[in-house]
Amino acid sequence: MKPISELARAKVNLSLHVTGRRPDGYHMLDSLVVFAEIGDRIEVEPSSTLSLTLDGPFALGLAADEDNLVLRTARKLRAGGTAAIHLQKNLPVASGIGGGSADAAGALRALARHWDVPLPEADGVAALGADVPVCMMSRTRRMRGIGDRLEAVPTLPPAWLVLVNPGVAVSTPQIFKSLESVHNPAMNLPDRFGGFGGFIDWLQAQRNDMQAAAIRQAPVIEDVLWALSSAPLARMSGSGATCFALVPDQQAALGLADLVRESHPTWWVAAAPIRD
Ligand SMILES: C[C@@](CO)(OP(=O)(O)O)[C@H](O)COP(=O)(O)OP(=O)(O)OC[C@H]1O[C@@H](n2ccc(N)nc2=O)[C@H](O)[C@@H]1O
Ligand SMILES: Nc1ncnc2c1ncn2[C@@H]1O[C@H](COP(=O)(O)OP(=O)(O)O)[C@@H](O)[C@H]1O
Repeated sequence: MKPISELARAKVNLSLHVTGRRPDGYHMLDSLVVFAEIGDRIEVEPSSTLSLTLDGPFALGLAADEDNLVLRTARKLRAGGTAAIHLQKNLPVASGIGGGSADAAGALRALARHWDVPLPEADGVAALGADVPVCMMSRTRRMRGIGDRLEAVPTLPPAWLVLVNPGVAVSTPQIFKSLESVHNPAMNLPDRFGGFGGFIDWLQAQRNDMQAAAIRQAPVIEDVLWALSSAPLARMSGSGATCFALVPDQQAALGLADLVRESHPTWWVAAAPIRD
């Protein structure tokens, strides 16, 4: 029997506004979140126990132990449930593209099929990670609240992403703690985005409010943004350190990715379309 297989797509915050802080310390966000057609691969097969194995280019950065979000997710979905789960870790860890949350969401989708149980509601999975609800949908959304309020947005024009990570892990809680301001304006969403040029114009007026704090902690992020600066838009995703360039088509994406690989052979570079 073929294993159940799910792609845990990379999450990219095209904008990330921090608009407030709750009494419990969690931050209020307003973010345009998209998913790239590239990610970790989760496979599930029948077994008499619950187990997790890992491979892939970033498997060494992660343990297949009880702390792994995939196993925590499996236990939360069905206490005592059994399955042999395999995670091919293709995305850098702790890198602002939601690897852990995407894996948790991918595991939920795969295990719900395997155990024939319904997928939990979004607000029931936010405790696994603020990004898990949006990753469970794996579709373009406006994300508000602490990550738990998800809304559809006007259709995006077709676009490609070039993702670049310089190999520096950045701690999400530390970046939140070192923000200079947590009260910034929300996004101003238009009724329609129009073509690629109009979309870029709108995005340029938006921000990632975590970018400056992340650069203070990992100055190499500025080098990444510089390496992507020939693109119509270059910005950091999430709490970093991965940055993205947004370009109109595959040819532009592959060309830019090649240039960055040539100038910085040790960086992780990937090109993929936005999932529509
Ligand atoms: C910043 C974002 C933007 O999409 O992306 P990443 O950089 O993680 O990719 C997310 O909000 C991160 O989501 P996620 O990584 O799932 O966060 P969690 O594990 O739930 O939380 C890690 C820590 O970040 C802080 N945190 C998280 C979310 C939020 N809205 N406010 C917070 O202050 C809290 O200190 C929390 O303990
Ligand atoms: N399956 C997993 N993949 C990635 N990170 C995981 C996983 N399980 C637990 N973690 C932990 O979650 C933390 C956040 O990782 P990740 O979700 O990749 O960050 P980010 O959301 O910034 O991309 C890391 O410190 C990592 O050790």
